Amino acid sequence: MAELVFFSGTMDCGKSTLALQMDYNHRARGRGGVRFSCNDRAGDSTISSRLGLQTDAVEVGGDTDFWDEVVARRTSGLRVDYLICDEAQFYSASQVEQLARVVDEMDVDVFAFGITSDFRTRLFPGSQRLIELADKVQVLQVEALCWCGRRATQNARTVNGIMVVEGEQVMVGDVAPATGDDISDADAVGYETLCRRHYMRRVTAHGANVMAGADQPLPFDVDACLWPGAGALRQG
Ligand SMILES: Nc1ncnc2c1ncn2[C@@H]1O[C@H](COP(=O)(O)OP(=O)(O)O)[C@@H](O)[C@H]1O
Ligand SMILES: Cc1cn([C@H]2C[C@H](O)[C@@H](COP(=O)(O)O)O2)c(=O)[nH]c1=O
Repeated sequence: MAELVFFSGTMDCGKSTLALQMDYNHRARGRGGVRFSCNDRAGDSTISSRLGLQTDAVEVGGDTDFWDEVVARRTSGLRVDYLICDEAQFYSASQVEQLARVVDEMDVDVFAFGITSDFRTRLFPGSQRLIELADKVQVLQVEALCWCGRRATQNARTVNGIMVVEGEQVMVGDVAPATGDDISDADAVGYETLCRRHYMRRVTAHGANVMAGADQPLPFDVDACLWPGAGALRQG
């Protein structure tokens, strides 16, 4: 029986890598699939993994109807046994409902991959509907880490290196640090995965380094830090 599975987590925890691996494994056993993505960092109509793999995909737009996508392919004789749906946090609630219907009415497996929450810790609409409707929600085994060594559960956004908690929900970007050195016309938007404690205290890796260098009493308990690099903070 087909299933709707949502593989979820923070940024940089291996979702796109798993999406490509699952597509490969199912295809290798003769199953027919369609890959979808939306606003991938590497560009439209792409699924890209930071491990270096990248492949083409159908770009999901506001007018994409997953039911029609499957019907069109099956009508033209193509085999559709499963869908790979990357960056599913950006799908609309009604598109997630179409995916559920594809599973139930057409017996197509749907494997969706996406971040759970945005830079304000709020659920994305697509992720919320997936959590509500999926047969299974799976948290990825690979843990993205906070700078302190704890498991990262939050995606912080930085603008010119400073953590922000207001702005547009959707801004494509990467976890590579945005230093602000390369500012041209636009501000440099970046993301950093943090544990809840450091998200709430708004301490990014950059902020922690600044505090370590300032040689001042710190506003948080550095002894609780697990990361070996946090030793520098204790000496600071
Ligand atoms: N150079 C590298 N060597 C080994 N693993 C890497 C390398 N670069 C990235 N990774 C792995 O890839 C993961 C990110 O994979 P990716 O599929 O791009 O994440 P996501 O789609 O969840 O944002 C990282 O958590 C890390 O485990
Ligand atoms: C937290 C957050 C992220 N985004 C964007 C940034 C990236 O382009 C994607 C996540 O991709 P990944 O493969 O999981 O790294 O989402 C956003 O638009 N808004 C946010 O709040």
